[in-house]
Amino acid sequence: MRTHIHILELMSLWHGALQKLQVFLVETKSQFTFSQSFLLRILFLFVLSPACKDLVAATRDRKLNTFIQVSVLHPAEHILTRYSSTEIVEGTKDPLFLTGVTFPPEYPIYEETKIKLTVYDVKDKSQDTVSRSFLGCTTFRVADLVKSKEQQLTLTLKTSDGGKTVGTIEVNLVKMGELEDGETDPITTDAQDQKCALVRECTATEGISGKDNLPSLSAVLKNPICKLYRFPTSDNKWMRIREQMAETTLSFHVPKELINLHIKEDMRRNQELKDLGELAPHWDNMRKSVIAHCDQMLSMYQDTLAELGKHTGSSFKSSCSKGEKTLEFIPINLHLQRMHVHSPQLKDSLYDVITVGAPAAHFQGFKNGGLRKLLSKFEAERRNTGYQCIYYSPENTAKAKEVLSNINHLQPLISSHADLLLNSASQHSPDSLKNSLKMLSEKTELFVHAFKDQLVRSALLALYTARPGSVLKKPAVPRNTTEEEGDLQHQGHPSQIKRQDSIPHHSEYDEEEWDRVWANVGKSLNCVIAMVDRLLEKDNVSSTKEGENDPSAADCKVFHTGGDWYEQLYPLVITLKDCMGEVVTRAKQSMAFVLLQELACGLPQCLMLTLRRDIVFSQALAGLVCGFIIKLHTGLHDQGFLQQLHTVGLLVQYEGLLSTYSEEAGMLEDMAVGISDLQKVMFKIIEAKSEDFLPIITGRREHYVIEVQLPAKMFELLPQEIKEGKLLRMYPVLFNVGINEQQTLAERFGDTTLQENINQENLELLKEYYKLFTEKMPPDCLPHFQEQNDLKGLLENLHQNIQAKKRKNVEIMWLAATICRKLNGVRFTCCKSAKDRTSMSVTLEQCSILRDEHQLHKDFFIRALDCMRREGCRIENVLKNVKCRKYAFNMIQLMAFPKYYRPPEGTYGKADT
Ligand SMILES: O=P(O)(O)O[C@H]1[C@H](O)[C@@H](O)[C@H](O)[C@H](O)[C@@H]1OP(=O)(O)O
Repeated sequence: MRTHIHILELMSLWHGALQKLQVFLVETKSQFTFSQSFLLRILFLFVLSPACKDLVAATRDRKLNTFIQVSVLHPAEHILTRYSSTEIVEGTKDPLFLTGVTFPPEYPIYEETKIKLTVYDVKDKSQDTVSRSFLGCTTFRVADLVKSKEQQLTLTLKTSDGGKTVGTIEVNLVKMGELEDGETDPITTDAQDQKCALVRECTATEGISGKDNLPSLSAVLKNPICKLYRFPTSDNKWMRIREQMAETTLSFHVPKELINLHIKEDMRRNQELKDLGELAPHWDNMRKSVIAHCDQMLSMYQDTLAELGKHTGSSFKSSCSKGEKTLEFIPINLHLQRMHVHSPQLKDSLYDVITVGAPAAHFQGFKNGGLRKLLSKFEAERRNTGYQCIYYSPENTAKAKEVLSNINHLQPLISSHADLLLNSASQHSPDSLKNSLKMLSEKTELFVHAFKDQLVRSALLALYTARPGSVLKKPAVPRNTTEEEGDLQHQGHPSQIKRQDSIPHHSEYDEEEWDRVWANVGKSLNCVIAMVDRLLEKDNVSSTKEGENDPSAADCKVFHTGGDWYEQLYPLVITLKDCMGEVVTRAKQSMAFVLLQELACGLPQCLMLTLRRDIVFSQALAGLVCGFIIKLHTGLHDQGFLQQLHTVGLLVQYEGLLSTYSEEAGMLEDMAVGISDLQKVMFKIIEAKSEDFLPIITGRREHYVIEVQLPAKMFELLPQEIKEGKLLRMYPVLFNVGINEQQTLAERFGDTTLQENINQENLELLKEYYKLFTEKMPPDCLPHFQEQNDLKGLLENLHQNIQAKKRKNVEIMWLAATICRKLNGVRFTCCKSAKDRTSMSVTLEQCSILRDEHQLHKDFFIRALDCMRREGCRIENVLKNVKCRKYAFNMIQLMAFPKYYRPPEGTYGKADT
C-alpha cells in the first residue's frame, strides 16, 4: 500500500555546502509508521550540514556563490517540481545557509516521493534571471530516509553526468525532542559541527492558531505560509525563527457586513425624508431631488453587495485588483505577518504586524486629492456658497443622526417594556411588576434625555417655517441661540425665503409646544409609577388583612384580580405610548429636516464623499477587526493586557510608507481619515453560541460596535468587566514617512506638510493614550512596565524626530513601532499595495527586533535581512499578488530608498503590478 505522508516542512540550512548535507525529518507524534496510508504529520524536514572542504568549482578564477535548490519528484507524475531554494551565500567554499524550505500542510509527500537537492554556483545575481552554473546534486527517497538505520542517509553529491563527486550530504530524520536539544547546542568554530537552518511545520490550525487549535482563529486566518530560519546569536548559540503569513476571511466578511448596515441606515433615512410631511414647494422639490439621488446611491450599495456575494475563492484582494469597482470596499492585500522567535535562554516571543494596502478609494481616483482635503473643501464650500438651504455644522448633523438613532432604538424598547408591565399586571405579579416598571422608567428617562438638545428645538422651528404657508410674526429665535441658528439667520432663514402670497399663513409658531409635548412623556411616566405604587400598596394591605382573616378579604381578592391591575394601568400606559409617539414624530421630522439640509446643500458631492468615506472606512475596519481578533487571542492569558483592554482601550498604530507626491498624497489623505474614523468603533467580546465565530457588526456611520465571538472556554478567561459586555475603545494613530523616489520629489520640489501635520497630530493622540495608560494602569501591570522610563524617553525622542523635519526620517517609524509594542498595541504597516515597500519594512523590523531583543549576531544582520527578503514570506506575498517573484522596484527607486529598505540583488525588477 502506498503511504501518503505529509511533510509539512522541509528545512534546508546548509553549512559547508557541498561536502555533507544532513536532512532531518521530525515527527509530531512520538510514533508513526510508513505502512499506514493515512497522512503522517511530520513536523520537520531539517537540513543540516557540517563544513565542506575541497569544494569543487568549475573554474578556479573566482570564489563560489552557492545556493541549494530543492525539487520534488512526485511518484505518480514523474515530473520534477522545483520547490524551493535557500539564499545565496557568497564568496566561500564553506557557505552557511540560514534559510529554510517549507512544505505547506496540504503538500502530499509519499514514501516513494523523491527529493532532489541541487547545488548551484551563481555568477551574476544582479541580472533579472540569475546566471548560475550547476555544481552537483543528489536525490533521496523519503522512505529510504524514514526506514534507514538511525534514520540517517549519507548521500553523495555528484556532477550532472553522475561521474564526479563534489561532496556528500547527510540526511537525518530527527524526533522533536532531539531537535529541541539540538537547538541549544552552542555553535562551535569548528565548521564540522556547525548546524544550520530549519523550516518548521505550519498547518493552518497549529501553525498560526497555536497548539490549542483555536477554531475562533482558524475561522479568520486562511492559507498560511510558513518559513523557518536559524540565526546565530551574539553568544554563539542558535535562535530559531518561524515567520508566518496568513490572509483573512475578514477581508470580505467585514465589508459585506458594513455595506449591509449602510443599506439599512440609508433606507431608513430615505424613509424618514419621505415621512417629513407636507413641505412648501421650495423644500419639497429639494426633498424630491435628494431622495432621487439617495435612491440611486442605495442601489449602488446593493449592487456592490450582490457582487461581493458572488465572490468565492481566495480571501484577499490582490494589488492588481485595487482599482476594481466591485472590490472597492475590500482592503488590499490584507495579511497577518508574524515572527515567532525561540531564542536560547529567553522566553518565546511573538511579533505580529498586520500588513495592508493603505485604505484608499482607488476606483474614484486621486485627481482632486483624498478625503482629508476633499472633506474640508466641501465643508468650506457648503458654508460659504449661497445654497437655498440651512447650514448645519458637521457636529450638528452628526447630532441629528444620533437623535434619530436613539429614537429608533429606544421607542420599540420602551414599547416592549410597557407591554411587559401590562403583562405583569395581568398576571398580578408584584415582583415582575416592579421589575418591569424599573426597566420602563430607565428607558423612558433615557428617551426624554435624548431630546434635551437645543438642536431639536431649533430644527422644529426651521421645519415649521418650511411647511406650506408658515409664517412667523417675529423672527422666532429660540432661547440659547446656537451656532446653526446664527448661521440660519446669517445665510437666509427659511422664513426669509420668498413665498407666494397666495399660500395661506399658519398661526404663529408656538415655541412652548415642544416643551409641553416633551414634558408629557415624563408626566405620563409619573402617572404610571404612581399607579403601580398604589396597586402594590393596596396589594400589601390586602395580603396583610388576608393574613389576619379579615372578613373583607374576599372583596379585596375580587378587587385585586389580575384583570383589575391591568385595567387600571392600561389607559396610563396607552397615554405614555401616545405622548411618546407625539415626541417621536416631531423629533424624527425635525432631525430628518436637518439631514435634508446636509444632503441638499452639497448634492451630489456629499453622497460621493460619503461613498468614498465608506469605502476607505470599510478597508480600514477590516484590518482593525483582524488586528483586534489576533491580538485578543495572543493576549488571552495576559491579565495585564486584558485589564488594559477594558480600562484604557487598545492602541492601534499604523506605519505609512506613502509619499506625499502626486496620487499617493491623495491616498495618504484618504488613509488619514479612514484611520481616524476608527475612533468610532468599539469592540465587545461575546461568548459564541455556535461554530460560526465571525464577528458581528452593529451600528451606524457615527458609531459601530464589533462583537467578537469566543468559544466558551476562552471566554471564561476574560475579566468580569469584559464578560459583562463592556465596550472596548480603540486609539488609532498613524505615522507616515515616505521613502521612495516620489518622496524625494516631494522633498525637493513639492510639499511635505501633509506628512508633517499627520505625524504631529497623531503624536498628540499617542501622548494622550500614554497619559491615560499611566493614569489607569497599576504600575506593575504590564510586562514592559519596568520600561516606563524608556517609554517616556521614546516618546520624547519621537517628538524630537517629528519636529526635526529631517528627510525620509525612518527613525520615526522605528520609534512609533517600538512604543506601540511596549504599549501592547496592534501594529500595522501599509504602503500603496502592502507588497513591496511594506515587505522591506516588516522584514527590517523583524531583523531589528532580533538584533535588539534577541541578540542576533551583528555579523548576521544583513544576512538575515536578505534571507527573509529573498526566500521568506514576503516574496511569497509578492508572488501571490503579481504572480512573479520580484519586488517591483527599479534601480532609480532603490537609489532613493533609505539604505536598509533595499532588497538583495536579484529579487527586484520589472513586475507587472
Ligand atoms: O507595495 P508597494 O510598495 O505599494 O508597490 C509599489 C512599488 O513600491 C513601486 O515601486 C512600483 O512602481 C509600484 O507602483 C508598486 O505599486 P503597485 O500597487 O503597483 O504594486
